[in-house]
Amino acid sequence: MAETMEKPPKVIESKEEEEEEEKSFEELGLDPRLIRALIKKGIDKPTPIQQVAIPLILEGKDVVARAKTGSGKTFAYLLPLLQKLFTDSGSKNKLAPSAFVLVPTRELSQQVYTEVSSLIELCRVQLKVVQLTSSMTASDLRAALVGPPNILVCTPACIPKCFSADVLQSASINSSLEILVLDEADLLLSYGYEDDIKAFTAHIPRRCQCLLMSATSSADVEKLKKLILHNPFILTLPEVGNIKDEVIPKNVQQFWISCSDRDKLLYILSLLKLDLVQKKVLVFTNTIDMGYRLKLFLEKFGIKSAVLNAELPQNSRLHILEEFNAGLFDYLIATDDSQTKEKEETNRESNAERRKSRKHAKQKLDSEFGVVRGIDFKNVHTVINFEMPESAAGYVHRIGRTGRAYSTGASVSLVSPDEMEIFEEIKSVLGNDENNDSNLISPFSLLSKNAVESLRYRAEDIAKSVTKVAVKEARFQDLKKEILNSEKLKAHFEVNPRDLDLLKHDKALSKKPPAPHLRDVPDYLLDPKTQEASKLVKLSRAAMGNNKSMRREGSRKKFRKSKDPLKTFSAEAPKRARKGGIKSEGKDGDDSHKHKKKKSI
Ligand SMILES: Nc1ncnc2c1ncn2[C@@H]1O[C@H](COP(=O)(O)OP(=O)(O)OP(=O)(O)O)[C@@H](O)[C@H]1O
Repeated sequence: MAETMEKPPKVIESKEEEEEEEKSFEELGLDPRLIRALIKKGIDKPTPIQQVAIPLILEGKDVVARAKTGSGKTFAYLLPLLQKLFTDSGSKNKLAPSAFVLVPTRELSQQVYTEVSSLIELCRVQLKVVQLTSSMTASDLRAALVGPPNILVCTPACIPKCFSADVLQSASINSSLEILVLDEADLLLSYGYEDDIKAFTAHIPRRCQCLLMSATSSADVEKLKKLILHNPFILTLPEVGNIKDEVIPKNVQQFWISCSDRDKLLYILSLLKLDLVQKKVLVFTNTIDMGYRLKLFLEKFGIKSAVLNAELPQNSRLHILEEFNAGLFDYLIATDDSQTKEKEETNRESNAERRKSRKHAKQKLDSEFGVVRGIDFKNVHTVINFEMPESAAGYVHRIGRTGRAYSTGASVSLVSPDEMEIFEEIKSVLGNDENNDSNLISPFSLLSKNAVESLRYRAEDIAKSVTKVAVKEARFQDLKKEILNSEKLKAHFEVNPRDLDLLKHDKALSKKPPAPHLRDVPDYLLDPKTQEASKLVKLSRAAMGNNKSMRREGSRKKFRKSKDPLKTFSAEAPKRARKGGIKSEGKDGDDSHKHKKKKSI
């Protein structure tokens, strides 16, 4: 920790990307081994937050870094942290880890652990990182901390467990701890770790360098800042000072569709079946039942997806994330932690009841689970809000799963009349402003009414067949299967950590294969305008691929709204489509679509 006397904070604002004098990793003073490791990962230049944070952290300063989702905060602290440990001469005599990284969820802990391990491996240095979970026994904790390792990654709840098991002692932390990181700091307190963190502060030595990383600024971040840091450097991207536009990365285009609750299945079917959104797609629902209902519904049309929710065992969840990140399936339906009703039910149970049966406890929602917050889903091009989140912050974190680092992305929110209120709130928090593209949530123009209506009969028919009982049954079966698999997975992945193919999570829940007439949309149902839009989405996907190579060559060309077919094309208004430079083939009712080919997934 830095000086005890409060001084005014040193606020450093990173400049806009265009204006910024870009520095390379070399110029930031990064060790060549780390630079080589980054190149192997396809990373060749630092993001804005990395540009400012890395030199300060290398200098030993306390830092608060606030930068939007997907801006590369993890490497902003991990790279200098590792570099400092490369030269930590006294590490041999340590009794506890030199660096602690505290994160709010197990998923994040796993993610950071994997990232650190891979950097260590690529740099070929003798450093050891361990990850603890609060479900580990005292002997597991002891075994993990033997050595001791150089870096410890865990949730704050693990620290009191280590103290009570006497595998960490105040004196050993006091003599060893050099760097403390609070990652996703805006979430640590909301996940209920305040007491754990407060208790831990008493053991943090004065010399310890403290780093606090967060996507948003909030009262919780301020509280933590006061608790842990003194006179830190406050790093902030230009927008962060103003809550209105701090949050959504500029490279994410946001859209919305107004539809009734009842029509949501029909609309999502139209979006996916007619290829109007780019893959990979992350779909959010507010309840676990709705997640399964959607999966069952889509599967009848031959669209395979996997579900991810807090009820599934941890090993399965990690495996689903890894498979999705590795590109083994394109559609993931996630139920995030806004489903408070289910969570409340879990919380109401007394601890004694929870302890009653370990098997039973396994089936409860995991309070350390965070499907959205901070998880680095790789290459998600589209986020769909099948149901709107309950808060603007929830929206920001959901949308933040796409458009990570320098990649582009899009979001589509299906908004029912009941959800208009939260939608308006979200728009006002984001500062939905016609003059500011990055914050605008535009109507989704690629889907024509005709296209939706042509699928209505089939969608409604199938929706009726996905009954509450069918959903319950599917949820139960899936959970049972995942609990069984979870144990197998654990053993298997300890030996074969890279064997992702072992168990595909997007398998069909129902035994019957989808009917051929539902799998393939017949020609006469295809709307020509929407077909054209679908072609544009494919074109745009190809263009994004090109962008990638342009980026490698150092080009900073922006994906501008005016040139972006997704923004300019309208399936409803041919004039606007032409204005965007897209030649519209045929009018409504023309038969240019009556070709032989069927559209199939
Ligand atoms: N300099 C870089 N160039 C290209 N990609 C990068 C760079 N730095 C990090 N990334 C990649 O960007 C993605 C997002 O990074 P990261 O998870 O650190 O974001 P974040 O700011 O922590 O977001 P969140 O607040 O949502 O957790 C990761 O896949 C990471 O590998």
